[in-house]
Amino acid sequence: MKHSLSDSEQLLRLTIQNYRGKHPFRTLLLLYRRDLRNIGLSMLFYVIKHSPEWLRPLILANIIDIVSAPSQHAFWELWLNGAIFAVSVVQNIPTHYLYVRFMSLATRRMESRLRAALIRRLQELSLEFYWQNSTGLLQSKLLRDVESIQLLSSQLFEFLPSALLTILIALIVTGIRVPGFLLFFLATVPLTVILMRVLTKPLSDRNQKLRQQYETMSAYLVEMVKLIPITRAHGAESTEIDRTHNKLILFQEAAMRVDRINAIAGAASWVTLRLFGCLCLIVSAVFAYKGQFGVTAGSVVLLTGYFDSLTTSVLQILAVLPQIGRGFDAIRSVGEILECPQIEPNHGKILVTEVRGAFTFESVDFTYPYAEKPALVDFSLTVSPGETIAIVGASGAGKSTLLNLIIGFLRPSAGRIFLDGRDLNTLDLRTYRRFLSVVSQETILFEGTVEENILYGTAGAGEAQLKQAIEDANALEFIDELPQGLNTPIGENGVRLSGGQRQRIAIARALIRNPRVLLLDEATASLDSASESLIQEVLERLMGGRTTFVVAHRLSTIRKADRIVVLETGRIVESGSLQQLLDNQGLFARLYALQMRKLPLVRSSGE
Ligand SMILES: Nc1ncnc2c1ncn2[C@@H]1O[C@H](COP(=O)(O)OP(=O)(O)OP(=O)(O)O)[C@@H](O)[C@H]1O
Repeated sequence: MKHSLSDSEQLLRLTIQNYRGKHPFRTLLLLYRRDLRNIGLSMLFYVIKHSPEWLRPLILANIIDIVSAPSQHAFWELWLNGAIFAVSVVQNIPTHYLYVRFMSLATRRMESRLRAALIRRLQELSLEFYWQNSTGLLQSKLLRDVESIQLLSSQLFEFLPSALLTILIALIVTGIRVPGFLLFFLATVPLTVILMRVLTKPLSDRNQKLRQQYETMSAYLVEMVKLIPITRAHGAESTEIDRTHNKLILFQEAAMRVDRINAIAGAASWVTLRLFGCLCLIVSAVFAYKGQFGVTAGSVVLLTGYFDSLTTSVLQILAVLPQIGRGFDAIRSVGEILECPQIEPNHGKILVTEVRGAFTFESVDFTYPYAEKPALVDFSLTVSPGETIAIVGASGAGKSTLLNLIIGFLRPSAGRIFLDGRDLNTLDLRTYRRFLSVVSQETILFEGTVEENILYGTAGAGEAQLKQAIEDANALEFIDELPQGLNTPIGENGVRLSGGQRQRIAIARALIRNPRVLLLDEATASLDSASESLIQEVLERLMGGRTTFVVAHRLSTIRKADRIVVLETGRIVESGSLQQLLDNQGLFARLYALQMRKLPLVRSSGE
């Protein structure tokens, strides 16, 4: 395991140095640098395994020559040719196994090494990178592109050399046995190939279009399934059924059209190939009949066989060229991540070993790339260790931006943030974040057990610590009631938890890290009053003794804060204790009055 990790790191560093401006083929060799020997062995076994393909016409020709002129040949020659052919066929079992073994060793290792290098890079990239690249795109790079590179390898290292070898052997043997016939091949093979390409062109174009239509339809169906609860809630079942039906009919008609074209084009190209094969047979037979160019009965079989191999191999090479192009594109596409310069600059910065939790914001401005207005303007604030700051403001006021600046996901466009007197820009953020816990609005739990979810990101928390965190998060009771307690799987394949339960797991996850700094983004969605009071109690416990920044939506949380900071379009408009702000009669007092009026209404309608 350790070996493969350092392997992926080495690959990442090497690729970063070598990717830019290099031909993708060189990058491919770089990806396989540890496995070139396996690739070479696999190619060798592939060629041997395929030997019956190019041996068959030669053996057949020999046998026919022997039987058509018995007086000139010894009987054992028949047996010898038969035995050579049998051996060439039987060797397929071990050589096929060895070819697959070596290729699998090389490609599977490359696949996991490349994915590991990509993941390593993704973990280093800054948040800005993620704004510019959708999850879907990254997923496709991690899965589809790596697969295309694997496919490219098998085409470049197995298929292409073998097809080229078949062509070479066909030309050499023909050149030795019937040199004059090379001219015939030179004229007819390219002609056959061109005709076949022309005939199959509409077929491949339409197949590709149909594939795109199929993908669109699949995406639509997935979306439709996801929407079923909403569709049902709106009573729109029949509209949805009709809409889907129309799409299915459209696809069905397109597919039927392609089937018809496939039938005609497929048959026409097959006939063309056979007609040219027939032409080769007749021409060589005429020469044999007249005894010209030294063509014997056996040569007729040999020439016809090689004509087939030549045309098939050239056609196959032409067919895989676009796939090879796509494979090279995939290498470039993966390179966009591997050599992406948007990484969080932690290298060589001060390692944080202790955090007291004092923050100073010095005229901090932040503007998102391509945004017209700044999200935060001239934000100045001094926070003492252990203080709880409630951040209040309307939607879009800049609350999440502030939290992201504190985490270090964003860097101020102007101004500075100091942690315990040290500029955040000079610190290794990864070490700083070990002292930080974030409980976000949307509780993100992953597929795994309750325990795994709580322990996420904490190395070496003991049994007692785990138990304490669960108790402090008011989660003991409901976890005990789960079918397998702490070992109960959650997520798609496990139990579904309520909003309040998910929050308490998230809080236990935050508590177990025993953070010095706590960032809370309070959920706007209302919980039932029992869950709400449970969570409230836990939050208070969580905030105690740590510097806390809480994006507050609930009055109960705001009341508990030492200071309230009111944001409006990125600026601090008011700050102070609850009483000071109420006395101010400003924006906060207005919001507060609104909330006070709203609360009893919400409660009474809920009861
Ligand atoms: N990735 C982004 N790119 C460009 N502009 C952004 C981005 N994220 C936020 N903004 C803008 O920055 C401003 C502040 O947004 P922010 O998310 O910090 O507000 P908020 O107070 O947290 O809002 P909410 O309560 O709705 O979450 C808004 O005008 C928003 O449109």
